[in-house]
Amino acid sequence: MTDIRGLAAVLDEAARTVRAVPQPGQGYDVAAAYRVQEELLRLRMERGDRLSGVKLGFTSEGKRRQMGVHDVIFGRVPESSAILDGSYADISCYIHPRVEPEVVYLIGHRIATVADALAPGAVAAVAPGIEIIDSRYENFRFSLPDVIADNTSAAGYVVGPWRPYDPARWNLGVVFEVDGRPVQTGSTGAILGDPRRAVVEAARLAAAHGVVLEPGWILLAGAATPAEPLTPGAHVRVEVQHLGSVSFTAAQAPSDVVGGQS
Ligand SMILES: O=C(O)C/C=C/C(=O)C(=O)O
Repeated sequence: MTDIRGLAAVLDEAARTVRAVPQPGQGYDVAAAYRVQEELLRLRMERGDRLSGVKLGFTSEGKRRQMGVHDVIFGRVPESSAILDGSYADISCYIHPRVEPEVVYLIGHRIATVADALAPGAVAAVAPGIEIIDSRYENFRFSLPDVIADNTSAAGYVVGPWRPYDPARWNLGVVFEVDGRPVQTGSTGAILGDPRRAVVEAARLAAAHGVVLEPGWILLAGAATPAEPLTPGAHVRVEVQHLGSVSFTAAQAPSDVVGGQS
């Protein structure tokens, strides 16, 4: 039987001490992995954190190929991992962080079922985003259950300016820059073939794991391109056509953070 609490405690400790751990090497399935994820988040909430939303992973072929994992995964986004747009962010709290460009949806009404996700007003607004992922496993290597248990490597996120949601504008160009140079370009159409599917997919996975999407929560729809390593001093910027841009700078040291991280 899978040691749900034990695995969650190991992953929690890895994140808190900024030390990677070996892959569990246990034969556990996806259902057990989601229970580990739930327990991991419960430990965080017990320390006073709250959820600000949910995320999807491996929604684009670029990411699936990069990581060798082929199923869409679902994670929970803690409020404490928010980074303000345009800020300096302390990255000493991450083990081996990577960054990736995102589309972020603002949930408009309570979504408990796929029908709720399809109803008008499910999305209140949309914004360009950046996600910081940081596997708690050594060498950033994992199986599908491992990455689900590790809350889909969720570590930080930045949300740009919100814009009114226009479902007709779904296939938008994405430019992902580090230090002013494009490192990846792509399209939001790479997300599930159409990012509008992300809300339905999130509703389906959330419902399967007992989570209701609340109004005001965010949904990180999944990276549109492969991820890039995040190094101290890097200025990361993502521009999404018609949505605008979002950025942050990775502080060299915690003392470089000036009023940025929330
Ligand atoms: O690549 C990982 O470590 C898991 C996370 C994936 C995503 O967040 C994504 O594909 O967008």
